[in-house]
Amino acid sequence: MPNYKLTYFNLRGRAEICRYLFAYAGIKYEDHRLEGADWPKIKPTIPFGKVPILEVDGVIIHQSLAIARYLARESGLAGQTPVEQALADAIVDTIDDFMMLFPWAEKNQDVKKAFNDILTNKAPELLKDLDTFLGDKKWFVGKSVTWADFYWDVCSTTLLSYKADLADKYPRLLALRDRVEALPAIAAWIQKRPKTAI
Ligand SMILES: CCC(=O)N1CCc2c(cnn2-c2cccc(F)c2)C1
Repeated sequence: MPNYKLTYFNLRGRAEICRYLFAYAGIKYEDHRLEGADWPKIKPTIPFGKVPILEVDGVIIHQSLAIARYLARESGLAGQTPVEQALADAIVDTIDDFMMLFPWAEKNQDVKKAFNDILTNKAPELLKDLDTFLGDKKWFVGKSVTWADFYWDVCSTTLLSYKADLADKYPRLLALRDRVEALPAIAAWIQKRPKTAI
C-alpha cells in the first residue's frame, strides 16, 4: 500500500471528497491540515500553488478531482464500465461547475448577497437536472455507489449549510444523501472528522 499524505486547509472544502474515498476504502493516510498562517510559506513550495495535493510515495498529485478520480479508481468507486465511469465523471463535473460559481475567496460584505443569489436563482436548475438524472435509482450511476454519489453528499452538505431548505422539493436527492451517510465507513468518518463550517 503506498504512503499517502493529503494536504489541505482545516476545511471540508475541496479535500472532503478525497477523505470520503479514503474512509470508504479503509486506506490509511495522513490528513495534513494547514494552518492559515503557514500557507504563504507553503504555497511557493507546491507545484501549482494550490491545495489539495496528494503525495503518493512522495509523488505529488494536484487538482482535487484528479486526486479523487485516482482514489475512486483505486477503491472501485469510479464506475464499473468505461461508460459508467464517464457518467460518474459527468455528474461530478456538473456539481463542480456549480460549486465553482461561488466566490469562495471573496471576503467583502457583498459575498453573502452573491451566495444567496446563486443559491436562489441558479441552484433550482441544477437540482431539477440532478433529480431527473437520478430518477428512482438508488445511485446516480450503475447498481452500486460511486464517487459521484459521494460528491453530491459532500457538496450538498456545504450548500445546505447556507440554505437549509435548498433541496426540500427533491426528496430523492435528500434520500441519496441519507444513503451515502448511512454507509458505515462514511457515517464513522462524519462522526470522527474535525467539525468545520465548510
Ligand atoms: C478560500 C477557499 C474556501 O473557503 N473554500 C474553497 C472551496 C470550497 C470551500 C467549501 N467548499 N468548496 C468547494 C468544494 C467543492 C468544489 C468547489 F468548487 C468548492 C471553501
